[in-house]
Amino acid sequence: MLVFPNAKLNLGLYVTGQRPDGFRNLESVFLPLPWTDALEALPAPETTLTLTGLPIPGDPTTNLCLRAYELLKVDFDLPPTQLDLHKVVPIGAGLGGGSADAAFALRALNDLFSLQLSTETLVGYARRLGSDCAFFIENKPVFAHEKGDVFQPIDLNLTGTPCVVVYPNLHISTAEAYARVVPATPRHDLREALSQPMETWRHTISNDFEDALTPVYPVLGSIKQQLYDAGATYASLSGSGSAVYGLFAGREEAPLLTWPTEYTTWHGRL
Ligand SMILES: C[C@](O)(CO)[C@H](O)COP(=O)(O)OP(=O)(O)OC[C@H]1O[C@@H](n2ccc(N)nc2=O)[C@H](O)[C@@H]1O
Ligand SMILES: Nc1ncnc2c1ncn2[C@@H]1O[C@H](COP(=O)(O)OP(=O)(O)OP(=O)(O)O)[C@@H](O)[C@H]1O
Repeated sequence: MLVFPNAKLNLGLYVTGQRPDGFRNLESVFLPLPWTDALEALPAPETTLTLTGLPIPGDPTTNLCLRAYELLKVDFDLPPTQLDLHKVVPIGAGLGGGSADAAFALRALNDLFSLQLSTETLVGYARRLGSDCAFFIENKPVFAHEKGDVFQPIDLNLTGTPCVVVYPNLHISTAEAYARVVPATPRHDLREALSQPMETWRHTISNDFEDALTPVYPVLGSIKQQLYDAGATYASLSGSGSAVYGLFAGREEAPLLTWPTEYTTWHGRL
């Protein structure tokens, strides 16, 4: 079974409070971004994981694909499985790439071994692997709150919007990013702001991580400015960074821009 775990973008992100479990409550809108890894799962004589593409920091035995397999194996008599992951989406980018691999591994194993798990049950497993993982089970635009793993539908269709994503080769750990943000009540109601024309969003929709991280990593501010200079209708850091994206409403295509060679970029349509 071959699947293509995609990235996500956060449209607005407010860290609203500290939770008793050590995590923070947040409010954000999650959008699927069609920038993908490739993951294959096949029955095999023994369980293995092969990794190609971008190097993934850390011990491969703790890779989220294997953790997804092991989590299901506790409850189901899964046969040994060969997992092959080709990593494309930058890591430590706020694009949720590792979380997508975990969620797509759960979905692929569910299909491959006919476990017949409901969406709700898969979301339950995904939550145990990471806060961002649950989103990738249904993988459609949602308003997320609590730990970022409880969702409400949102009436927002950005399909086809030209988009540029710029990763300045800067790995920002999610835990470090959270440590820099002081939880607060959002200045704007995110869903109300999103119901207004995209041209207004730069004045009404923000990402608390961007405000906290830009003074430490000024490159984030300069990429955002370059996206606006190139005509972006809205530009922002995604999640806890360091990827910055620009949306170009009403354009046929996002502009082709030149970036330093060590950057990784994605250029396409939502
Ligand atoms: C920044 C976002 O990408 C926005 O979508 C997510 O909130 C991050 O989700 P994630 O990468 O799946 O994060 P996890 O692997 O669950 O947690 C990593 C670390 O981030 C912090 N963390 C994460 C999520 C959350 N709601 N509150 C937190 O404080 C915790 O210190 C945690 O130890
Ligand atoms: N399949 C995987 N892909 C990427 N990272 C993985 C994977 N499995 C485990 N990891 C671990 O997760 C860490 C990346 O998590 P981190 O939260 O910083 O970034 P992310 O998953 O790219 O996106 P986000 O910042 O949005 O959560 C890596 O340093 C690596 O140790």
